[in-house]
Amino acid sequence: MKIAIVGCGNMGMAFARAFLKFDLVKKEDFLLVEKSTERQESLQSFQPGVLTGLIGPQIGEYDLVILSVKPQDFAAVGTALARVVQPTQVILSIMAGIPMKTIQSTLQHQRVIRAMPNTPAMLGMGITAYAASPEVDIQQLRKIENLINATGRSVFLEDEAQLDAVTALSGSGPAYFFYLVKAMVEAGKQMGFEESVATLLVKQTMLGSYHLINNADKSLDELIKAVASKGGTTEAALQHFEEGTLGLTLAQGIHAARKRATELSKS
Ligand SMILES: NC(=O)C1=CN([C@@H]2O[C@H](COP(=O)(O)OP(=O)(O)OC[C@H]3O[C@@H](n4cnc5c(N)ncnc54)[C@H](O)[C@@H]3O)[C@@H](O)[C@H]2O)C=CC1
Ligand SMILES: O=C(O)[C@@H]1CCC=N1
Repeated sequence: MKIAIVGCGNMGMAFARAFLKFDLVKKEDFLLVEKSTERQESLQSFQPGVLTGLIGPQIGEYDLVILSVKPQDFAAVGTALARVVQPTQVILSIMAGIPMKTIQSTLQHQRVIRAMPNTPAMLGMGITAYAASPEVDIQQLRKIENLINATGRSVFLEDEAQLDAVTALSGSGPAYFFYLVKAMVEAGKQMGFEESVATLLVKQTMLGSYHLINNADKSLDELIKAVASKGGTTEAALQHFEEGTLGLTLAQGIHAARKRATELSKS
């Protein structure tokens, strides 16, 4: 399969590298379209793939076009792409917020898949939810599912409208996790640990706890109860979190992310 990537930043290149790692695409079958000359420097290793700064007619020769620019750059990119896209090509957009119908009308093109990955895709450990327009045929859909699965797990959504919620939950989710880890490391430093020791304590706690969620055959409430002894230390912390409505604040943050995704669809 020949793949053009428009916007070769963090996510576009995470996808490209995953496809290469699993031998799904050869380097020479990539067209990398990247505006920033600084970024272009770091893409030299993709040769003999073609590297260009501009959207041009050669895009029409690729089976799949991945749209991985920021949503705010879509207007400019969309106008240029509309001139060169061919009817049988598939457009795979990973842009937050931009609805399929906006992509279809801007590009005057029907075969569109809209997906929402996350940054662990860089390690092949991402989760991507995606929805497809009815014009994408089943063979094309299967091939693209195989490509997405090289970046981690995937979920097919019948209802594209759910993608804004996916964006808020798993698309942005890694940042929530890093935020939490950072706050815990800071608390460790305040209690007198070197940063490296605090980081090791927190990281291994997160890793072990993640595996307990998967393997302990207990609900999250049961797992919490197993740590929080009556009248003990954990209970003291949890009580403080409840008083500060930490859970509610997290949920409200996630709702704010979804609201922003919906706003992006209108900008
Ligand atoms: N970073 C994340 O965690 C996730 C991002 N996304 C979505 O992926 C998209 C890309 O995000 P990132 O990779 O983080 O951004 P990024 O800023 O790393 O990459 C975007 C790239 O597009 C390039 N670009 C801008 N205009 C261009 C043009 N006219 N022609 C060619 N290249 C152009 C920029 O120079 C940049 O290298 C966004 O739409 C975002 O909503 C989706 C899921 C997760
Ligand atoms: O923050 C953003 O808008 C993008 C979408 C999901 C993760 N990063």
